[in-house]
Amino acid sequence: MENKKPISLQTLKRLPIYLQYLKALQRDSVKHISSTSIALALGQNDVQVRKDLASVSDRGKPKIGYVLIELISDIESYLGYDNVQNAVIVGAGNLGRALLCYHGFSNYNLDIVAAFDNNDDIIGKMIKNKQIFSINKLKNLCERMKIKIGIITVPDYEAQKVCDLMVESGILAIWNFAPINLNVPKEVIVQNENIGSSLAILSKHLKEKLYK
Ligand SMILES: NC(=O)c1ccc[n+]([C@@H]2O[C@H](COP(=O)([O-])OP(=O)(O)OC[C@H]3O[C@@H](n4cnc5c(N)ncnc54)[C@H](O)[C@@H]3O)[C@@H](O)[C@H]2O)c1
Repeated sequence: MENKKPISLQTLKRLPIYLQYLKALQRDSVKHISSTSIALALGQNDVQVRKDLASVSDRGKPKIGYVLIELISDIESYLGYDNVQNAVIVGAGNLGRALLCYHGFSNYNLDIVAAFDNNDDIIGKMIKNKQIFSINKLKNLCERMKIKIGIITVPDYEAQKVCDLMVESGILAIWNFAPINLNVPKEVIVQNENIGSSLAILSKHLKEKLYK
């Protein structure tokens, strides 16, 4: 299906949740699925799920729903998961190592091919078959392997420097875990992962629950 109109950020955030559920059904050999049963299983609004799915797949049939593998394929294609995307991590400390060890990225066709650091004590080590290289080798490897995704897991005061180096190395999408706003050229996308923001929502809702 052609991506004719842009979807909302909220819909975009829900698509991986549907995908995860659909892939679990696939493992259970389910062949067809309706938006109603997805909504029921995930505790979501029926109309919302129907609209979300209709925005990425036009293969749903009234009363039958979707052929499971077709719906998975359409969501993956929409999200760009249908090609393996190589990525690098800069900062092989606590968080960087945890991300390197996480197997779940393969569900999203994301392959973290290597990590980079500036600490001589960890350069050269292997984590889950991924080598930690010197940061000085970042540009060469990214250019050679045409890496377009960079993950930043360095302290905030180092993040802009690392970001600039990633941009210089041809990276176009940055997943930033450092709690700092990065300055990038307009062609580069930054997705910030800020634990403070999520925690603020949790804390605010808890406060409302406890003191209402
Ligand atoms: N640990 C967590 O659970 C967590 C959660 C959310 C966000 N964060 C954020 O992620 C970042 C990393 O956190 P952490 O706990 O893994 O820190 P850490 O100190 O364990 O690891 C940081 C790593 O970055 C490396 N580094 C520093 N400057 C560098 C540079 N210029 N080039 C290459 N490597 C460099 C260090 O040598 C170190 O190995 C921080 O910005 C932190 O705020 C961490």
